[in-house]
Amino acid sequence: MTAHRTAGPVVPPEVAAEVALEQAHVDKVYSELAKAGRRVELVEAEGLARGRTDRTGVARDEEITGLFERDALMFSAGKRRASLEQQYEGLVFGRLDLDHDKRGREVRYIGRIGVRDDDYEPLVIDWRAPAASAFYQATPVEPMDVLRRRVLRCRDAVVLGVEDDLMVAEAPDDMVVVGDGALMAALTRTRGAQMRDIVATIQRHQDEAIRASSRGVTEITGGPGTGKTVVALHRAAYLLYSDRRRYESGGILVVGPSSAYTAYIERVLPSLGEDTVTLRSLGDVVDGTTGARLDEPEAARVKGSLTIRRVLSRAARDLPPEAPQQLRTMVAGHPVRLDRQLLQQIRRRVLRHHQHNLAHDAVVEALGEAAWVQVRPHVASMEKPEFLDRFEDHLEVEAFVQDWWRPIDPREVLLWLAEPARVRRYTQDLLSDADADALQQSMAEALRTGEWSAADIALVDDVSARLGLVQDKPREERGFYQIEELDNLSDYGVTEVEVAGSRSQAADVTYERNPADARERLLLARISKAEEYAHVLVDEAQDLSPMQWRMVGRRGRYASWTVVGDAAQSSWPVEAEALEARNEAFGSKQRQRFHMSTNYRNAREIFDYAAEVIRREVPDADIPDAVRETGVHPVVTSVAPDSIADAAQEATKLLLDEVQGAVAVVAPARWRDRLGHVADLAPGRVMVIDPMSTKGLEYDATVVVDPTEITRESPGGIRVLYVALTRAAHRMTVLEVPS
Ligand SMILES: Nc1ncnc2c1ncn2[C@@H]1O[C@H](COP(=O)(O)OP(=O)(O)OP(=O)(O)O)[C@@H](O)[C@H]1O
Repeated sequence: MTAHRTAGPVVPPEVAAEVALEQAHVDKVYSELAKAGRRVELVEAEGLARGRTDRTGVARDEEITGLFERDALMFSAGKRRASLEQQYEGLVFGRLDLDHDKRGREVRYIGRIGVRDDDYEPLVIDWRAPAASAFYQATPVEPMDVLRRRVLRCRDAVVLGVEDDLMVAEAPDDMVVVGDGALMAALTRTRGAQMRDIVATIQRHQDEAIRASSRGVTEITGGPGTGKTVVALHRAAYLLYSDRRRYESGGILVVGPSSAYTAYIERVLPSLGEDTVTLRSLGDVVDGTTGARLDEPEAARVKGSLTIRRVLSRAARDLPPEAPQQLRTMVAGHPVRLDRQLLQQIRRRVLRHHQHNLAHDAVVEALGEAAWVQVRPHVASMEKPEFLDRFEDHLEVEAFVQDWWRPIDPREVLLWLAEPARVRRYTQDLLSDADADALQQSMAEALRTGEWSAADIALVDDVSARLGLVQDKPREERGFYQIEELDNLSDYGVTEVEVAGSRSQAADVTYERNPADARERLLLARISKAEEYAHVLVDEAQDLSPMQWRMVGRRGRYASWTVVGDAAQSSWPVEAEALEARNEAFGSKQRQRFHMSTNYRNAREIFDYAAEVIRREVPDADIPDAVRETGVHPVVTSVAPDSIADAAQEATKLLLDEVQGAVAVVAPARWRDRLGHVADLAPGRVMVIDPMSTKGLEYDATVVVDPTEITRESPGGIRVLYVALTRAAHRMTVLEVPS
């Protein structure tokens, strides 16, 4: 390791001179950006901003390019610079020294945004621009005119150090080469609570996937820690750069396994200057409702599999509880009697051509027709149109339709599945008794806890697509509804009131509620229309159930896709069915594939242990090469069940001394209650977490508790244990509990 990397007097003078040289350039960049910021204010003050919204927008951009590069403008220079400076590592992170055959030497600086000086000379090139590609693509075998690639390590605007990679066998005499290479430096450092961007050290094979064609479906596969997630996120930033108009207006959706995952990655894109991307966990894809709970494996399997669609189809066509069974009334002096059987026929007929929540008019029409058939033999004096008018205007008919065909929230249909009798009816010939019970119990659990599970959300989406959105009520009806609600405010736990006059149905919330009732919590807020995106990025794609593929697919029908996964880490047990649903989501879009084979996360000693475990049961697992050795092997200890809390506490203490960053105690449900207190050892640094929630995450060190139980409790069995064993970057302790 190089001496200059440690603070203090040990920096050799030639390194200090290089740092000072780079500092001078960085200073120039910041002062130019400050000027650019002032110019933006001027330009806006002069009213040029008008051009933004009309068709002269392009010309306006060109005009401003004369002042400073467009990218800097996109960043609203001053404002964005301030936020970049505050939160992230340096704006300028790289330098290329090139030697072209004909043109001689050239120096290019690479950064998060492009900046030019007064003479329009580039001071920094955006990392995504073609002129920056050699920074990532050059290798000693194919140097692309690069002599030296340098990574600048900065904090705010201060250059702390440099790391060089030489692309030629020997450096020219006038060129100083510093450090062991930036990649190793980046990999050995402490992991924070959140993923960092890798913009300074993207490797060539990663760069190829990042800059690949935006069309169709890009599949990125590779074993644990191979950078799939981070590459996919940089690809999202690249797509925004290369076709901002399309992707910013159409939107990019990033879907990951859990909210812990979205919290973990949420800073990567902003650190690259992009904050227009929508991040969602699988339990959060449907607007208006969230599911975070994890189901028991049997229930998760039933809910994820496509057979559930037929169950939902039966449920969604059924009568809501308490719906009237017949219509009896007098219209124009004639008795109308529509009994249960006839009403069911009408229901079936209407639903053949209409979604329930959009069928109100069709229902009234069909009821009117049926009534007309009944009364026609007895009326000589009335024509059909007149009868239908009177039927439709009849108050009793109106009241009947309101009850018999009331708007149905898709979540209500799921809650009907908590009733054993209904579940039996809907699942007959489709599910085994055990599966039907698992389904019924999981919905009863939702009603008990007031929380949806992650798997439920895909079902909400499916039923929502069947029923159509609940329509707004006409204005005059809303007032009535609102008053009724406001009368009982305290009963509902209302904390704040803002009467907005646009309240409709049980959603579109104009006041905040904190309902004590579990059912009410489950139905809070309105389900809105599935939004379509221009690009959909799915991480941990191997975990999506068929129903989840359908849910995500609805949001990407016209999109291009980036799909990231590793089959060996799968927690979804029925691979073939998921593949079918995934293919359906992609349709006939063309595909390109990239494979990552270097594990950048785990020290080799840790990964060897994990690889051995997965190979025993999944011989064809995609095993990457771990590039970093620490000489420290995982500690594997056998612990009696009674001593598990002490052992976990002790192991965590030792690891806290050995690493600087986060330590995770990964424990199956069976032990978690006993281990909660371990997090108190170092709040913020230690967390106790279930194996499924570690997907996509990493820590400096982990304590993996009871591997056998992790395998037993997880729907993906050994594959989920493999996930747990590949989360530690530097140290791992495994506590085995003999059965
Ligand atoms: N070129 C790189 N430079 C520096 N760090 C890198 C590079 N590529 C990957 N990494 C680091 O390697 C770690 C693993 O990356 P990432 O989480 O994207 O892998 P993954 O393939 O998605 O893993 P998993 O499938 O196990 O969730 C991260 O800390 C990431 O920052």
